[in-house]
Amino acid sequence: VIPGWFSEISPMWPGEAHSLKVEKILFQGKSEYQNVMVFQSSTYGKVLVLDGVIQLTERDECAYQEMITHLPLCSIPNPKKVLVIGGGDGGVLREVSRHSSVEKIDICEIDKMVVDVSKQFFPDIAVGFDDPRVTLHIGDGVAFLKAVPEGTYDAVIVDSSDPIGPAQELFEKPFFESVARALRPGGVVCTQAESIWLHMHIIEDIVANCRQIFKGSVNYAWTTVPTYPSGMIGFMLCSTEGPSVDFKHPVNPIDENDSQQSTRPLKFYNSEIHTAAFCLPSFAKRAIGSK
Ligand SMILES: NCCCN[C@H]1CC[C@H](N)CC1
Repeated sequence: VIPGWFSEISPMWPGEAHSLKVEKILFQGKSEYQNVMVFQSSTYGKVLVLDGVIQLTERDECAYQEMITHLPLCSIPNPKKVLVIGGGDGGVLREVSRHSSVEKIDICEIDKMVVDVSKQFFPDIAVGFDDPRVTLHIGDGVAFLKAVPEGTYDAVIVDSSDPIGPAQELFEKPFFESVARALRPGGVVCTQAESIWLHMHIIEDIVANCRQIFKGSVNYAWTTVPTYPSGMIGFMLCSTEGPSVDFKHPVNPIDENDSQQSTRPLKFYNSEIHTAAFCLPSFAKRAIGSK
């Protein structure tokens, strides 16, 4: 360990560790589920860390929160009811609330400390909780989905940490089955789906499960996030049987200079990068392919 630096060391990415220079540690705590830390970095703003894994930094969180939200919501004509699993920092909520067609946003986050810490240290991200359409449920997303009536949501966004710790079951088949049941015909789900450089086996398992469960489209997309391991992160975009969804061409665009977004313009997402996000390098196309 280098004094004054935070290194993201984990068995999930052996032999490598992205590091950030630390100015000051702002919070350290232990919730029911994980260790929670916030530090002021020298060049990426404030940083949220759970069990030693970087969840977001102020400088590059836009890439992840905007893409995980607008890739699904811009792919269906009129999203009304949206469920967020995880996402306790509020960033996905902030992005969902850009869509004026949305009438109801449910969020189910297992760890209340993540919500409280985000509100205290990341007000521009936790602003998402202020939207009147939002209902916060503190609990396990798996149990929450089991209780949801069939066909409730137009879209589900699974903003999870990695499959080690509290988020492990969000990567397993029963969870995907419960998401499919909670979606209306032609509804869409977007999940955090790891890195093609680091986790191709996890991705192949997720794709195989999703191809069995979701009878519409199943596509992997990705974005660059400098402070995530390998500098990128992927998303699994799936739609249920019903009105067809072409994820690669947004039918419900919101663009960077959209008048409605004047208060806080989009920093990363736009319609071109939406389409580009589904282009894969050859090694990934062979392993994942896309129907
Ligand atoms: N809303 C915070 C993003 C959480 N996403 C994950 C954090 C941990 C990473 N290794 C992968 C993405």
